[in-house]
Amino acid sequence: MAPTTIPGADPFADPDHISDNTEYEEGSTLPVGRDASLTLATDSLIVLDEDFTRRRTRNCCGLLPSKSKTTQAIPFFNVLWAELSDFDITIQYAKPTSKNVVRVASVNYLVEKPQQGYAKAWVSKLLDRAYGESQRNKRIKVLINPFGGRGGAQKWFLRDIEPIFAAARCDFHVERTLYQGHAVEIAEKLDTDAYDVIAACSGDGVPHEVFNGLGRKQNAAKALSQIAVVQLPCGTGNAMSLNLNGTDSTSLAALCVVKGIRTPLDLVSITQGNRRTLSFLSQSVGIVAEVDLGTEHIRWMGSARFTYGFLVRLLRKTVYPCDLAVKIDLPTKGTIIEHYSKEFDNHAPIEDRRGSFDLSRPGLPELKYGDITSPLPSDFTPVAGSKMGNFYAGNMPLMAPGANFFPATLPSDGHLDLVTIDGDISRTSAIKSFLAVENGNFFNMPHVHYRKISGYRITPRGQKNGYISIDGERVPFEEFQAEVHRGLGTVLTRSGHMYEADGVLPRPA
Ligand SMILES: Nc1ncnc2c1ncn2[C@@H]1O[C@H](COP(=O)(O)OP(=O)(O)OP(=O)(O)O)[C@@H](O)[C@H]1O
Repeated sequence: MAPTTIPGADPFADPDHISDNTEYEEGSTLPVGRDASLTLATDSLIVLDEDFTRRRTRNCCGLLPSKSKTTQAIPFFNVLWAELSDFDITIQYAKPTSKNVVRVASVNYLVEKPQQGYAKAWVSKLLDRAYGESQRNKRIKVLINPFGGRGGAQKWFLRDIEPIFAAARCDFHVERTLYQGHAVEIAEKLDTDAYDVIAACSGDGVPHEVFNGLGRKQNAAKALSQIAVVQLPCGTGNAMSLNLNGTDSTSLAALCVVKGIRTPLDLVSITQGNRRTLSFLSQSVGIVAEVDLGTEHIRWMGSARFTYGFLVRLLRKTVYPCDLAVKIDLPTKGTIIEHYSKEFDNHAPIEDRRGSFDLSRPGLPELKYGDITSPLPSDFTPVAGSKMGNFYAGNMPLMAPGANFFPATLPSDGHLDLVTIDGDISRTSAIKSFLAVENGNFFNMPHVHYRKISGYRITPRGQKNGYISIDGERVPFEEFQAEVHRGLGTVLTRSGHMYEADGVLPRPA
């Protein structure tokens, strides 16, 4: 690539007005219209339009300045499609209209007949830069939970998402979920050869159902590797989109889905009673589960109910005794940081980031550690649980905006991140740990035990009732066992191998 003075553009920043003393690679500029050009620069498409510029800079006497070029930069990430007809070229892109909103916009210019051959090759180059590793023309099954996000999902889909999918020439089919569990049935019956993506316009509940529906298929492992599950954040809890897309804005998430790169995702089998379910996000027993699921009666407080719920329990030094045994893979924060840093450079092919699943086996992969009724596996280590205050296992970093409980999680490293905190630590330490979640220092707090694991069994003790949350959904208050399947599921991410939230090390520039 030839040198250029174009600054590296923030994909979501407003297109810049930039100066014109720029050098470009030969073949990257397409002359268009009367006095305009389109140039493929390092990160952006540069639209230089002298007529346009001069019209806008007419001075008070109505005279046009003789030479005053300003330029519009459209980040390649925002370019949705480009099309050449016999006479003109049209480029559609996602234009930021505010910090958290993009809307479809376009530029259109005449292309001279003799330029047509060159223009065709130029459009192909533009689309290569715009999509990179990401699949074009994705075939998307859209599921809308009409009750998601207090009833806004349908409206947000039509206003924020559909125009972006249409402009990007995605092939999409929309279905509304009609009752709880409907998304499980839809995913179970889906023709997986007809779609690349299932996109849930919902909170985190519908993606949980979709993974479980795919997991019920006869060819579950194949279906889970074929279909990418994504969220278009239309619920009250939108952790999936925050982690995969770095946003809970519906229009930005739609752009991220269009540009998303297929990425394997670890899934966790939970066995409880005689049931086996898949978890993609988190499991909690103790304070987090109780605050999430047991504070419905103070819903009128809005999001303050979580802060209030935590503080009351921390001040009371509430404990949730349990028997706990864990398959520990990385026992210390130091080894975890080392492991995490290696992932920055891991661009291994997608199939090397999945476990080896026997695709001829019907249903979900075999359980390496058996289920909750099996004898306790010999490689599970007992962990003291008599004073457990917080048992929290996570597969993605953010559980809500600003709540980065699991900064060391990676999409497909084959580990679940486990946080345990004793409930009898001093009130000051407990409150400091709680506040550290928001200020990004939670991982480093001395009372926060953080391990990478691949399985565990937990049995609540001495409590008649309580709360267990799997991906934010309440399950019976009884013992369960968990086991990680490396890269069993598939999602779309921006980088192809990392989450978008802050990790335990700063990202390379
Ligand atoms: N038409 C429907 N009627 C009732 N429930 C539905 C319907 N469609 C989906 N659901 C259920 O709604 C639940 C919550 O969905 P989701 O997480 O997507 O939204 P949400 O706004 O984040 O809600 P919540 O705060 O309750 O989690 C899921 O369990 C799903 O099965």
